[in-house]
Amino acid sequence: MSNFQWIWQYVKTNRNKLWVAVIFFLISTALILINPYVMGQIVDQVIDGHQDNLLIPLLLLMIGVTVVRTITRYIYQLIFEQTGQNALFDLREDMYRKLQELDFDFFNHTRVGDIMTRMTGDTDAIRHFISWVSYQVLECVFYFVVSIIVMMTISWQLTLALVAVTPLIFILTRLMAKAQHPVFFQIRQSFSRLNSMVEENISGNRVVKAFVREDFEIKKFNEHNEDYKQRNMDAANVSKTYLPWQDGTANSLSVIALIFGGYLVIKGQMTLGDLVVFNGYLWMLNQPMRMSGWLINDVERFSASCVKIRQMLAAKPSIEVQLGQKPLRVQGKIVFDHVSFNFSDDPEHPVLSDVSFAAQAGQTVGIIGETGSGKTTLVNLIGRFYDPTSGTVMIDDKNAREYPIRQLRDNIAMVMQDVFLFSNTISDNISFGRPDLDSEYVESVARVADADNFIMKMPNGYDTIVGERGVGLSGGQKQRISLARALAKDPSILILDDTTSAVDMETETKIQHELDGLTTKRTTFIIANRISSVRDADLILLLEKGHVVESGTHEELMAKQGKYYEVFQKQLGLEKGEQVGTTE
Ligand SMILES: Nc1ncnc2c1ncn2[C@@H]1O[C@H](COP(=O)(O)OP(=O)(O)OP(=O)(O)O)[C@@H](O)[C@H]1O
Repeated sequence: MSNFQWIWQYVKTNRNKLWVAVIFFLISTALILINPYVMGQIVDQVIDGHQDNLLIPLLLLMIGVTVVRTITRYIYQLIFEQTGQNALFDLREDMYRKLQELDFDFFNHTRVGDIMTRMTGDTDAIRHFISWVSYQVLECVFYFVVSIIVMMTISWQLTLALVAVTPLIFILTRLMAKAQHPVFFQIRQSFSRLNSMVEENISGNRVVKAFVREDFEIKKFNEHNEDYKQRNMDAANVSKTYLPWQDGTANSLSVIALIFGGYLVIKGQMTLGDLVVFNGYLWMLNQPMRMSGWLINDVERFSASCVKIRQMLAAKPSIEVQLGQKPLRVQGKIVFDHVSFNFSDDPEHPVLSDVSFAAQAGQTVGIIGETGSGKTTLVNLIGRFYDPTSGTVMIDDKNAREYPIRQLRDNIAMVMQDVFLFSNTISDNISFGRPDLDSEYVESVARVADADNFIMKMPNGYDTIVGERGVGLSGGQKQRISLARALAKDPSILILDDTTSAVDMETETKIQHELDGLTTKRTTFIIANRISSVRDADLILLLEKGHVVESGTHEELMAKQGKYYEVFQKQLGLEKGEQVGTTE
């Protein structure tokens, strides 16, 4: 499907309006033909024929035509603008829906700046095409065809002399389009890189300042900025090569009309009035020739943007998302049966290898292991953020792959390692998964997460607005709000990924105590570095490079005196050391 056919899908819902626009367009364009003719009449009848009484009516006619034409033109321009905005509204909605549908895999490989460029600059290039370029093209084609027909009726010799020049314009336009095509793609890519750079700089502004890397960032930005400028200069250079020729050729029409037309008048093959009428129509032939170069630029910009947006809309999540499924409550029995996994972009390195374990509904599973050992990846398989490369994840004795994703995820709440809070009130953040919750419930889960105390001390309590990414809160406070948000969902499966890493031991113990009162109803996965966080779990998995090297309860693992025992001894030593350090 060509880009034009594709965009028509969004435009066609406005086709009735477009018909109205076309009618006004035809009226407006037909009116253009009148004034040059009236001018000819003034020359022939009033000036040459001395019929002075005709002057005022003819002038009034010209004014009337100009007013009606201005109004009709305004109306169809407005309709085109509305059509562009409506089409853009639907397109943006489709793109946003697609973003919600796409999975971790897509976001792992796509820069935020690139997505933002598609959502803003690219969509605007498309709006510009629908709202402006489309009727400009229509006008140009119409002017060109109509002017030739009308001119032919006045003087076919002079018309042919002018038309002889037009192939040159088409050749120049074609050459320019060919040269501009890759340049506009490069501009588009460069703009996307620039956007990504700015987005990263803003998100990471604290890191930049902490490491005093402002100068480096400015230098990096300038490189991207320079590249963007250069690409635009490349486009300008292409235009510079062709546009003067196009302009010159268009201008030559007036010279030909004057010289050859004058000759025809002298020879008596044309009246002076006819030459005036002819000149009046000349701009209609001239205009498309002058505009073609600029319109080509806009069409190329439109094409480059269409390609990027269509790529995004065509992207498929690796795991299919079915919409409109009825809610389903799972019990939370989880079995991993010889599960292995690798990321699609790194098939050589398995992140999980032959992982097997079983957790009954309501049990707590602790996962510990070195950084990068695969802990987060393992829990991500439960919510089907990825599917195993081999083996099976069973949930309530059914293959997780058989659950529609959204139905399954409705049962799962995750407290992720990298806490993200929305720039909204604390209360809205906590009830994000269940917007219907009343404030009492929100406060009760905040108490379990030991967040109530500090929230109440904030200027507006639960109505305090927190910044994007929870700016204005400490790491531990963000973790506790995020834990309250997960608990508020009342999930069958609760996943806590390093949830208490930023809180002190005392708070952690308090939270665990509160959680113990709740975990009876839900299967809980606790990923932690501190053994103290998982020692009460029904099952503890020790991961090493994607393998479960030891599993069992704390007591069983201690009795084994294996790796878990070693880690425990190390941590115990550290804690003792810390305590000595603090008492000293
Ligand atoms: N999107 C990805 N693409 C490719 N490899 C990845 C991706 N995400 C993680 N990995 C790799 O998978 C391995 C396991 O990562 P994972 O985040 O599961 O570890 P982890 O045990 O949770 O680590 P940590 O304790 O630091 O959070 C790491 O080696 C990591 O480099």
